[in-house]
Amino acid sequence: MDVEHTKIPQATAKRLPLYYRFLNNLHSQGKLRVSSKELSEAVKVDSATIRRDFSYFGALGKKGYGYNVEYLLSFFRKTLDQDETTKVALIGVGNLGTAFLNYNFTKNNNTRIEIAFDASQERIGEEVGGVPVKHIDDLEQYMKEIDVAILTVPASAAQGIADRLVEAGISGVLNFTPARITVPTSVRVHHIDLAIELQALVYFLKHYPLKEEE
Ligand SMILES: NC(=O)c1ccc[n+]([C@@H]2O[C@H](COP(=O)([O-])OP(=O)(O)OC[C@H]3O[C@@H](n4cnc5c(N)ncnc54)[C@H](O)[C@@H]3O)[C@@H](O)[C@H]2O)c1
Repeated sequence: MDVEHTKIPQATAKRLPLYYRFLNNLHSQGKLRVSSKELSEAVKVDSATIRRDFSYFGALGKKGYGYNVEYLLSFFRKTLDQDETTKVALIGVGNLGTAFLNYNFTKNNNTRIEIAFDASQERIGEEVGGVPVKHIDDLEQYMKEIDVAILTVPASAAQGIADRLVEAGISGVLNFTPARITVPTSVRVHHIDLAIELQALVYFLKHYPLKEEE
């Protein structure tokens, strides 16, 4: 299948990193194949969805055999551009930012936080999780090769920083602040609000209780 020209639905594309990580683990354990049921239990996506997703990847599971792990991995690598690293900047090295820097997405080796910024003198010049922390005033100086920014600043600072990031040519922003930022349509913003996610979970628990397995 011609990977470059494969159009994958957005919902499927969002699950790709999840599949990729699990299959990578299987691969490193020497497993050659996996069933949709096994995958389903591991990644918590129902197996019908998995089969539909995988059909977009040109992977047709065989009955009693499952999917070829090697094939799927090579597809995912190409699709997720695993060979090409996306350079990420993190703005705001506080509670949340520090946790992210220490984690630094090592399990997802196509993205790397290269540089971090903060406004507080105490943080400048430090390395957190191996990532240098620079002063926010010097942002533009370091943005040449950065494609994506993670925003973990107080909400009040979010829009001003977003404007500067846009000006510096950013492609995407992962916004953890509760502020809804405005950017040109050419810039993609993903907004992650843990409070809303938590509320949604509680709502679903209340209104759509899960049934126990027979
Ligand atoms: N901590 C959480 O669990 C959590 C969860 C969800 C969302 N958030 C949101 O994430 C953001 C960060 O939360 P936190 O708990 O890490 O806050 P924090 O106060 O610990 O960290 C904020 C950091 O941003 C820096 N900063 C302030 N103004 C700046 C500016 N103009 N430029 C650069 N850096 C600046 C501060 O010096 C500080 O280090 C907030 O908007 C918060 O609402 C936090």
